Amino acid sequence: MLEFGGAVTEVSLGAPAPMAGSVLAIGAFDGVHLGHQRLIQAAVADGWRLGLQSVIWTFDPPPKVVFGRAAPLCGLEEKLTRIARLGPDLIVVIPFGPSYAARTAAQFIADLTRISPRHIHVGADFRFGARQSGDVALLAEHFPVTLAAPVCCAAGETISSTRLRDLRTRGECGSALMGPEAALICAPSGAHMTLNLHHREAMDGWN
Ligand SMILES: Cc1cc2nc3c(=O)[nH]c(=O)nc-3n(C[C@H](O)[C@H](O)[C@H](O)COP(=O)(O)O)c2cc1C
Ligand SMILES: Nc1ncnc2c1ncn2[C@@H]1O[C@H](COP(=O)(O)OP(=O)(O)OP(=O)(O)O)[C@@H](O)[C@H]1O
Repeated sequence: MLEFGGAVTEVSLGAPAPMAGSVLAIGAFDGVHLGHQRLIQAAVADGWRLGLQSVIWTFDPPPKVVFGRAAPLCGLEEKLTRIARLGPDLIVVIPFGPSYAARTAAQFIADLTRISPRHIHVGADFRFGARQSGDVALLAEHFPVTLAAPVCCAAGETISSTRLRDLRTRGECGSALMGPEAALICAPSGAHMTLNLHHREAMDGWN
């Protein structure tokens, strides 16, 4: 459980308990940059509007990191802290490794179904399932999907974790793309807060 300004965000490591209705945003969210924040805020706002739990469904480590295509921008604690500040009711953290990556698109849709999404927010390039076989068109066959408009920087370029990784390689922090609390990410390691994650035992539970 994480608390900011009186708002409480629960964290489920692994399969969440079944829910009767929810609003969802899904993604790796490495760095929780301004584009991610807009997506997450849209889900939180919809949750309020519809009277449903807002759920942020993410993966740890980010799939690109697991597949060796990127180095992570931040660790799980920083990511959870930055997401929780945006006020969702629940963050689902899927331990991402070879066995989860092998789940088919249909199995992933079944995973989502257990929390009864009434609305899902993703970007147009969202992919899921083994070998990235699922796309937003398939997702939209099963749930109402809202596609996020790309959030760009002042220079008009789309913000992405990839861009931030490139900036970091050049020794820049990219704080203008990170928004509030960028310092958390940009701080030297060791300055991170420690979370007490109570849900380690919930790592199993997939059918
Ligand atoms: C069940 C499942 C299986 C996945 N399998 C693969 C995979 O085989 N190869 C891959 O590169 N990414 C795989 N991914 C990662 C997705 O392509 C994608 O990175 C993830 O859904 C997060 O979306 P995002 O990258 O838009 O944040 C998988 C994702 C899910 C949910
Ligand atoms: N600038 C952005 N504006 C709106 N949505 C975004 C933006 N960047 C990412 N998203 C969306 O957020 C979700 C999570 O994205 P993801 O974690 O893959 O971030 P990313 O910045 O695209 O990462 P990477 O550069 O490593 O591919 C996806 O649905 C993606 O489409």
